[in-house]
Amino acid sequence: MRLIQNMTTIAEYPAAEHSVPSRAMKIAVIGGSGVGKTALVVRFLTRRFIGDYERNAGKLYSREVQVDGEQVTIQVQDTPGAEMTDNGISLPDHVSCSIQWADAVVLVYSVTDRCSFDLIEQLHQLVVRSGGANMRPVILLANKADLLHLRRVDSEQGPLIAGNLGCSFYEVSASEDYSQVHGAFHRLCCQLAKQTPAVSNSSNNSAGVAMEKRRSPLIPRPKSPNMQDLKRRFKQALSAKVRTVTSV
Ligand SMILES: Nc1nc2c(ncn2[C@@H]2O[C@H](COP(=O)(O)OP(=O)(O)OP(=O)(O)O)[C@@H](O)[C@H]2O)c(=O)[nH]1
Repeated sequence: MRLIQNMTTIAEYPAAEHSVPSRAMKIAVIGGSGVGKTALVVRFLTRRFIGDYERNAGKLYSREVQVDGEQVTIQVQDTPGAEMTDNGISLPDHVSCSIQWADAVVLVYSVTDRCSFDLIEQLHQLVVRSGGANMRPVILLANKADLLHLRRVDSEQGPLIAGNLGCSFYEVSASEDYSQVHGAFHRLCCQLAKQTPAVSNSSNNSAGVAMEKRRSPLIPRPKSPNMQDLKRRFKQALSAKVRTVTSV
């Protein structure tokens, strides 16, 4: 991990009635399958490493923390793994939506998985394209640094590609080192905090809302399946009624 200077801590913030979170930060974690996305998110948010995970379908985690003395709500979207196919990259819809939704993105590959490294440039392109003129903060994590004997990506290659893409790079081990993982996410949160100055609580709202407004044209508003189902059933009922009336 790169040396982080003047690091301020993200501490869990005790929920208190008077302490309204001043903003929300939305972070999407994307990368190949099995690179440790869930392990990293869980490690960052709970300090714990849990060795066994189910293949994930994309969970959203939320936690109130302090960044540079300010209380914020961090939402971290874990996503299903992207795959490389003969026709290019295979990306679950969930990942595309998460990229559009996020204020910042964490790209992850595993040092033990060459294919996951090869995905990074394309994933980064997707992030850039979906952001339009707003370039969102992106960091690159090389995970599983503890598995030295299984390494398939040289340690120089990570910083090289990160330099080309213009993002910060951290080699980490979710299983071995909490502080590396925490440092990387924390740095990203600080970057985000600087980009969107806080609005005082007395204005009864947040820069998070401002961020939401700014990005709203990009975010597809997924229709609730229930509403769609209701509409379909309503149309069916209506056309059945029309048929009944015309046959009378
Ligand atoms: N040794 C080691 N194992 C890790 C590390 N991070 C994750 N793992 C293991 O790698 C496996 C996959 O981790 P996950 O966090 O489920 O990976 P994922 O990217 O969320 O996987 P998908 O949901 O399938 O995309 C699990 O068995 C983890 O225990 C690490 O830093 N070191």
